[in-house]
Amino acid sequence: MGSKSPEIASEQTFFDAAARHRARRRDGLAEVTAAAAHPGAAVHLKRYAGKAAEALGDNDEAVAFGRIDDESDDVLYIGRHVVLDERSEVLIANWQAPAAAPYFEASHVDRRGLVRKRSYQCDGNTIQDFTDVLFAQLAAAIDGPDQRLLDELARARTGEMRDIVATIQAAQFELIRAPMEQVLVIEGGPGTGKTAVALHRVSWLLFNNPDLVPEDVLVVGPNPTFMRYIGRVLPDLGDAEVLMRDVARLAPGVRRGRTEPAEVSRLKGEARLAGLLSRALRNRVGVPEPAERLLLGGRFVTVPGTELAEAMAVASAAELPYSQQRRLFWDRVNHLVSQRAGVDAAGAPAVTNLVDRLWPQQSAAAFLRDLFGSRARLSAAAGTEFTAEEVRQLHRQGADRLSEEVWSAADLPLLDELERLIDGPGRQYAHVVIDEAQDLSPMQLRAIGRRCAGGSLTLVGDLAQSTGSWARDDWAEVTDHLPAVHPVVIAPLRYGYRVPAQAYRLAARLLPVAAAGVTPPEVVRTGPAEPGIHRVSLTERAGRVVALAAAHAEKGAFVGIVCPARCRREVEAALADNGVGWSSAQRGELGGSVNLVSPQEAKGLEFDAVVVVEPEQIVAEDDRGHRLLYVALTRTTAYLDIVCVADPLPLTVPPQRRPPAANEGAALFTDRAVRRLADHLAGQLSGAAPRASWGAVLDEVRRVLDATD
Ligand SMILES: Nc1ncnc2c1ncn2[C@@H]1O[C@H](COP(=O)(O)OP(=O)(O)OP(=O)(O)O)[C@@H](O)[C@H]1O
Repeated sequence: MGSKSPEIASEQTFFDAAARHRARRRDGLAEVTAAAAHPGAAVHLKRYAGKAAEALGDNDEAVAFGRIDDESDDVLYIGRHVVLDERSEVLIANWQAPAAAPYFEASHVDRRGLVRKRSYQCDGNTIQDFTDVLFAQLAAAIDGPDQRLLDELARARTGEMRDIVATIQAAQFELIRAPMEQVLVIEGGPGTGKTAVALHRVSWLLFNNPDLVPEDVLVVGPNPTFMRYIGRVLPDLGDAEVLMRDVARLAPGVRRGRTEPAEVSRLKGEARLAGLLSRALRNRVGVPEPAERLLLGGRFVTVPGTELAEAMAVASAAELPYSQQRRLFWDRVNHLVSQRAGVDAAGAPAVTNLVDRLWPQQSAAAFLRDLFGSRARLSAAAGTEFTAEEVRQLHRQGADRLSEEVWSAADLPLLDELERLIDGPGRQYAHVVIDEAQDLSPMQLRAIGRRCAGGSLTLVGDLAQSTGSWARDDWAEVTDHLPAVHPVVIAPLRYGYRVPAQAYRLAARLLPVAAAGVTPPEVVRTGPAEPGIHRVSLTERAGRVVALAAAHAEKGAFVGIVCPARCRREVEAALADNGVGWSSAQRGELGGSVNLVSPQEAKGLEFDAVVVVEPEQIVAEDDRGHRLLYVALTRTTAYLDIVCVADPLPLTVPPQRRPPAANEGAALFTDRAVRRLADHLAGQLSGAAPRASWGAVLDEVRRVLDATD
């Protein structure tokens, strides 16, 4: 670095000067608030100053991360935030500015008019070193990852994702700046930067589309833990106002936590349910008596049923939500009654009662509880589109009080659908990002899609990681349920940045059985060690998991234990016995040095060191269990350990998941039968023993069954 010293010193002078301008601007913003003429103005100015200060970035942040020199020797410094001098000339351009684009786009194939691209390594605003790419000398070079990127990828992780502005790669930048008017599906293997790209895309679109404001953008992810993990990226890029929601939080606020058999939640996720709900709501509109008698001002007025029926038909034909059609009907009834009574009937209790009876007011939750609670209503709305068995599956006893009704995850999009049917579209957004989109049910996709006013969407996902009731093999199965305003463009990301080669080699062996058609990413880096495979006895298993996790944590690593449900209790007990503190993704936490996550919760997350517990059990946990294991094995940025009694890398399909051979069908105990029996046994267990003893009972059952074998 010695020969670079004079250059670093001169660059530092520029960095210091820019930092002074930034600080001066910040001070100026503080004075703006003080200058307010009255308290009301002060509130507005304070808000303005707060936003403007956010757009300046932190005082201890480097003013720039890179610079580009073009063929005319013009130099442009690029940072996370723009820095202006006292004449408002740009000293440092922000990364989203069009002038900064060549920094990300230039390669040896197309150098975009640049002669040099410089990246700085800084500690705060102090330059430690820089790396130059001199394009003229790069003629024959390969466009591989540069040192700056590799250093960045090797840094230790925490429970929060960071921005990648300084090291965005050309292929990623292309997607970040892709036009808004499309349904852009960013697909790619684990750790290819899909989530990072989608978030930076939001920031880029906001900067480059003056009509788009942060409040017009919605980012939807799979669960609260994931949302917390990605939650800092946009605020750090200066876009704190973008709404970030896990998919369940889109639904109305109701009591959650009902569990139900997988086949029921799968059924509730189907798009057919939208039709059923719509018909059920329509069926709530009654039929008038041949002559309706109303007591008005002490005398009876009779309105013929045919006139009311006609008023209903007119209101029903209006392309309006239920409650507005009801309002229309009410107006017409007022008119009809007023005409006959010769007085203004508006607001008369008799009219209100008639309207309430014929066109009852509805709330989504009360309506759905009553619908599920009535086989007759379900059957009427089901028509010929559902079998009697499906109606039976939907039917359930509702709680006496609505506030006591507990709703399942699959109920939530149905409540959301009903709210829209009843009250019309709610808040809409100009651009919507859906992360981990490959797993969402059609009803969940509808809930997100109707929030997307103009159909401009960015989807993020990987079919090889698609699991659960809605495991997909084709993106059309997802995009078919979203607004079809713009064309769908599927854009792959090719390079794997997270997972080191040694760990990925192992995980990739699952692909032929997990997702045969999927192309694996090209991994850009090697890790510090080969995966550790630890075969243990059943009694040793949990202890070994905890010992490995604790050893990584002691060295300062951010550790994830990816544990199937069946082993969770024993691992929790071993963590407690060994005095190892841990955070649980189940409780929405992440950020302790040791974190316990299920394979499903692990999606999208990453850790310095990952300990995967009993792969065979992970495979058994899902119809696409090999994909779940693939997810588990690809969460590491450095170290991977597998602790198992059985096969560390089961490559065959477990017997219960095998499709039946021709002569085997009748005898096979199907998945559905397995789930039904499990539900039955779970019901028995929960009724017979306190929760704290369930684990012990199940262990004992396993022991007895093993002995029977
Ligand atoms: N250009 C880049 N510069 C620095 N880090 C990067 C870059 N691209 C990706 N990364 C890092 O690689 C890791 C994986 O990124 P990300 O989580 O976005 O990948 P993903 O494709 O969404 O993964 P998964 O499929 O597992 O959800 C993150 O730590 C991210 O910061």
